[in-house]
Amino acid sequence: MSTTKQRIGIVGARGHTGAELIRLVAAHPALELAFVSSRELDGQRVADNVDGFTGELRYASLDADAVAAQRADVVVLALPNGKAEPYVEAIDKAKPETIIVDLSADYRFNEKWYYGLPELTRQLWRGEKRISNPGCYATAIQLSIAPLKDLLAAPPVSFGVSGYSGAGTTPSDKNNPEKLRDNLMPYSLTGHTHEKEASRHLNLPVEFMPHVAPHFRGLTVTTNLYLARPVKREEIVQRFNGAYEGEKLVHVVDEAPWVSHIAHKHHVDIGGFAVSNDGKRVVVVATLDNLLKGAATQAMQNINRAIGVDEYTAIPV
Ligand SMILES: NC(=O)C1=CN([C@@H]2O[C@H](COP(=O)(O)OP(=O)(O)OC[C@H]3O[C@@H](n4cnc5c(N)ncnc54)[C@H](OP(=O)(O)O)[C@@H]3O)[C@@H](O)[C@H]2O)C=CC1
Ligand SMILES: CC(=O)N[C@@H](CCC(=O)OP(=O)(O)O)C(=O)O
Repeated sequence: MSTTKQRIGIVGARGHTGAELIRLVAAHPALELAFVSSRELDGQRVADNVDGFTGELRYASLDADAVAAQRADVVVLALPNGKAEPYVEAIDKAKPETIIVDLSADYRFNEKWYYGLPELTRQLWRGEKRISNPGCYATAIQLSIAPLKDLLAAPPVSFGVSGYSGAGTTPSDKNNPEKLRDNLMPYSLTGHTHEKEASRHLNLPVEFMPHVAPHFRGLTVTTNLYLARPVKREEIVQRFNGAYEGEKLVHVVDEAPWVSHIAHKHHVDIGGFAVSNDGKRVVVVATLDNLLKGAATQAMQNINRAIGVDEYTAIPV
């Protein structure tokens, strides 16, 4: 590993995921922050806005051309969906060798981009410098279904509940603590982007019903799977243990995990494995922190691989 640090910039750095990435980069031995872009926090010190960050770095409001003009080896786009394209185009034109990691859904369906869910797609990376980072629910859904893919008799159905940080900082009912109090808010009950994303990358239809809840961070996905033959619980557990053996960020647990235990953790817990009496139905529960394994931590895994350091560098495992 070279002793020179690689330079990384974050666009959309005011947001929930941008702030988590700033913390991860600050503790990274091979990366230094080149710039952090926010329109609203333009000129303010990062240290005054991100707990635990020290130093004099300040936010700057940079448009696409200004981002492309920065000296950076890696650019992370942490913008709302639908905003990435001008930045990608400007970087493609000015500095095509820059590694771009996009946290939004904008390139998750683009064949030219590597889809970076390392535990499932690590071997598919061919050195691409355009990396789309999976969605938070889509990560939990795919990790819950992948070990049983060949056993399925019907499309799996996933029921998701997310903390409201999943809805970003743009005000809406889904991140309004008043409207969420004592409430569970269903939304996008058919056709959610993560339904399409998980279906595409698992290569099988998945049905997904998301909800948002009053807690801030952490999500649960409970997936019902109908199986083509009767299966004992031990076989299911063995399949999950086998699939994720050695995976530092996927913990296979016995009982159904609780979302209250996963906030601020970098890994996914998968467990439950409740099997019906006839052995042909199993329910799997996954929890993850939507801002970490659902976004920033997964991005850091992808960045680490792209810059040629150990995948878990700077990720507390
Ligand atoms: N929150 C989560 O749990 C997850 C989020 N994601 C995805 O990651 C991305 C970022 O999410 P999150 O951090 O929650 O979002 P936030 O709403 O918290 O932050 C969005 C950021 O983008 C900036 N921004 C907003 N609109 C524009 C614009 N038109 N042009 C330039 N900058 C803009 C905002 O800062 P400013 O206005 O100051 O410029 C802010 O820094 C989204 O695509 C989201 O879908 C993925 C997985 C999980
Ligand atoms: C609670 C909530 O609103 N969650 C977001 C998912 C966050 C995420 O992973 O977003 P992207 O796929 O957009 O990157 C949603 O359902 O759209």
